[in-house]
Amino acid sequence: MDRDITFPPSDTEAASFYALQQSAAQAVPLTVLTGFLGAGKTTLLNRILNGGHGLRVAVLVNDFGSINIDAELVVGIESDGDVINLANGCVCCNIREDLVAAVTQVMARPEKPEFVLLEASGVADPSGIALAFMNEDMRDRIRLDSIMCVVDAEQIFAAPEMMELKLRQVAFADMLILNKVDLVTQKEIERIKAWLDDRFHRYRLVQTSRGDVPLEILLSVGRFDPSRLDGTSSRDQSSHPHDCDGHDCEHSAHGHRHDHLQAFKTWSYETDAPLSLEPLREAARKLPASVYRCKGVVHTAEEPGRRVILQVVGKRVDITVGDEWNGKEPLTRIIAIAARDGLDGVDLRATFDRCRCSSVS
Ligand SMILES: Nc1nc2c(ncn2[C@@H]2O[C@H](COP(=O)(O)OP(=O)(O)OP(=O)(O)O)[C@@H](O)[C@H]2O)c(=O)[nH]1
Repeated sequence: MDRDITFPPSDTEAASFYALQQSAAQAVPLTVLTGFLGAGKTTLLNRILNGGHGLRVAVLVNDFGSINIDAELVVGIESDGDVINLANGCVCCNIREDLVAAVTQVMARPEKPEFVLLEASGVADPSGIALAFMNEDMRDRIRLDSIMCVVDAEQIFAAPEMMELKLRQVAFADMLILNKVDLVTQKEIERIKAWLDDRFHRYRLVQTSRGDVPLEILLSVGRFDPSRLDGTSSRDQSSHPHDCDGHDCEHSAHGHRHDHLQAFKTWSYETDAPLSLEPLREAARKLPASVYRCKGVVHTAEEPGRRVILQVVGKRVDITVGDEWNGKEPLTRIIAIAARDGLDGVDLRATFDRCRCSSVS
């Protein structure tokens, strides 16, 4: 095992980053943020966008549900049109062509981006994404720079039935961002590292809270190694291109097809009727354990002029008052992602309907 805890950036990473800031390279670097649902990808994305690098960045955000909440939560980009919204599927498989089309479109802009950031959906298998950029036509325009996997230190061992996917995400990344370390003890962090050591021969890891990682580690680091894709074809994404320790690998994907659409169910909710905050918090707390992720932008009776952001990751509920609606009609949009058989849409709708202001006595 050869673990490389990366902090601060190496000389090569720093040099590469500063060269990017000064050069107009032919192929534009693309960084992929991956990691399981709610791990902190959008938080990291916002950190990067607001990091003062001065680069012209194109942002692509993929949400698995039919409504792209993440695209609304991206801050620090000049206009709404600068965030390209890829919703209702997963860019690693069933909407991979949409991803290629979106990247082609941003590269054709008169002001070509100097950097492309892609936030994958929390259910994405990064090998499928990497494949999208490997054809010759794409390779001339886009250079896959790095695939970073955000790992939720608090939830890593939650939802054991999802461990195979989580491992695939970790395995394919060239950098692990162990996030949310503020929510766990030092002992827990050591346990996670020991667990990773048991499974991977070699990996790079940086631990952080709220994605607070130096930009030099994140941008234009040239870490992605295309040989990781050897044996992975566009028809079969089941190969296992990582450094896991063969004899005790828990990663049962060897030779099996990985199909997200079978494993998950998404649900969405929209209403223009204001919701009440406390019932909303209560409803979020009582979501079934099979709901891995719930999030939304909410129109509330208490804060009618501002967007209220609902975040649920596992059992952790976070409700915050965000910015103003900026001339848009207030509208509540909530999505939930659950295990395939773990979501009763009618029941969930009734739960959130009961939070409507008029229904609260
Ligand atoms: N305490 C704590 N909360 C965090 C940290 N990073 C992110 N969060 C919170 O975790 C929740 C999920 O974060 P996101 O950045 O939306 O996660 P994500 O990976 O983009 O989620 P999906 O796109 O739905 O998969 C939000 O409420 C964040 O504010 C952290 O380091 N510490």
